[in-house]
Amino acid sequence: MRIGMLVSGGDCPGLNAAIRGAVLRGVDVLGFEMIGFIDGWRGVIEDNWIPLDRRAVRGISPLGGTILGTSRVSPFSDEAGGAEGIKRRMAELELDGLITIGGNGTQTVAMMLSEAGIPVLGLPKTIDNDLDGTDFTFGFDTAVSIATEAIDRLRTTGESHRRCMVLEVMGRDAGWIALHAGMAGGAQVILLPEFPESVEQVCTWVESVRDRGRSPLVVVAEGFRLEGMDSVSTRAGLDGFGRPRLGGIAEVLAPIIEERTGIESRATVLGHVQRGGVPTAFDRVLATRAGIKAADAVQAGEWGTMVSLRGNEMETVPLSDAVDKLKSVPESRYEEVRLLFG
Ligand SMILES: Nc1ncnc2c1ncn2[C@@H]1O[C@H](COP(=O)(O)OP(=O)(O)OP(=O)(O)O)[C@@H](O)[C@H]1O
Ligand SMILES: O=P(O)(O)OC[C@H]1O[C@](O)(CO)[C@@H](O)[C@@H]1O
Ligand SMILES: [Mg+2]
Repeated sequence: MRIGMLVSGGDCPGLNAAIRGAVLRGVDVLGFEMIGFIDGWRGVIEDNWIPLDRRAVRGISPLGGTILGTSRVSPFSDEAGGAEGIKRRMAELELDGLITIGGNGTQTVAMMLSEAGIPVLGLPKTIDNDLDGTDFTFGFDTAVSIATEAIDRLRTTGESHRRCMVLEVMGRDAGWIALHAGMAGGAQVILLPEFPESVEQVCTWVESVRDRGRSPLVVVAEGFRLEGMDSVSTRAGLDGFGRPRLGGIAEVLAPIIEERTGIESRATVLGHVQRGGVPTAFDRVLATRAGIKAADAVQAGEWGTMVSLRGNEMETVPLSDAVDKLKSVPESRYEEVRLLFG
């Protein structure tokens, strides 16, 4: 069996552990030949790849990023030629199948290619944890740890100056990082893309914290909108898929809070710090197991599926289960923590 592997979408901690897991199981145990495309679908288009064997993946589990690189290039661009173009490249390289490592967008593409008759297997990753069909994705635990440390640090400087500190974390459509880091760090207000709040409500919470003699800590996901805002805050430019780059909501909120409450406020945007660096032990284990499971699923011919964590078990689910809808923060999880705000 000859298998190609690629990473698509944003990088995240744990990618290298997943690549290593798939290669050790696939090449050493199951006898596959494996190659890794450089920079996602761009590597397929440009015929740019490296052989993957035990030597290529030596010692990479603790490394952040991905040895293969990644991009948001689509296989459906004119240059790539869609499913037919991918089939041609696979035939040239004598590939029996592909493992696509990525989030919701990547697995949507995997499903489209699978429906076009290409043997594809999905391996889930994303710091946002918004991919359905799996309990957790690797990268999320590391991002939450980094965001929690940021909250702990902002709290001491905020308390010293009696300020309101507003921390913006990633989360385009789902607020999992904000929710978990905010709970771990004891933030007094947590604002998620799924649940708009009014400016009056946010300021009421902030004032109640100040009235108790504490300095308010607000965590906000980049995709959050205040009630009445037409759209989310964006920065100049588009991402590799032509979507607006999100970000800036903390810088919108901090001056509004300061003006309305009289509490001096500061905004911090954590940005890509939460996507880089070494993965936590939890993410390394999850990623390694996901890689191993991907190789086993390939061996079993489970094309059109995605590796999934269910409870403590690695399973596979149809790709459609993963991409039909986004895994948003459910209302029950938000209500549970919202009662503690202020
Ligand atoms: N519906 C779609 N049709 C065609 N191409 C798509 C579609 N959705 C995603 N893609 C392609 O797949 C790429 C990866 O998707 P996306 O950028 O959303 O990353 P992801 O895999 O969801 O990871 P993350 O969002 O966690 O960074 C996109 O940049 C785009 O090129
Ligand atoms: O700067 P980039 O690579 O476009 O990625 C930003 C996006 O990536 C994500 O972290 C997902 O990986 C989103 O939360 C965020 O909007
Ligand atoms: Mg995505």
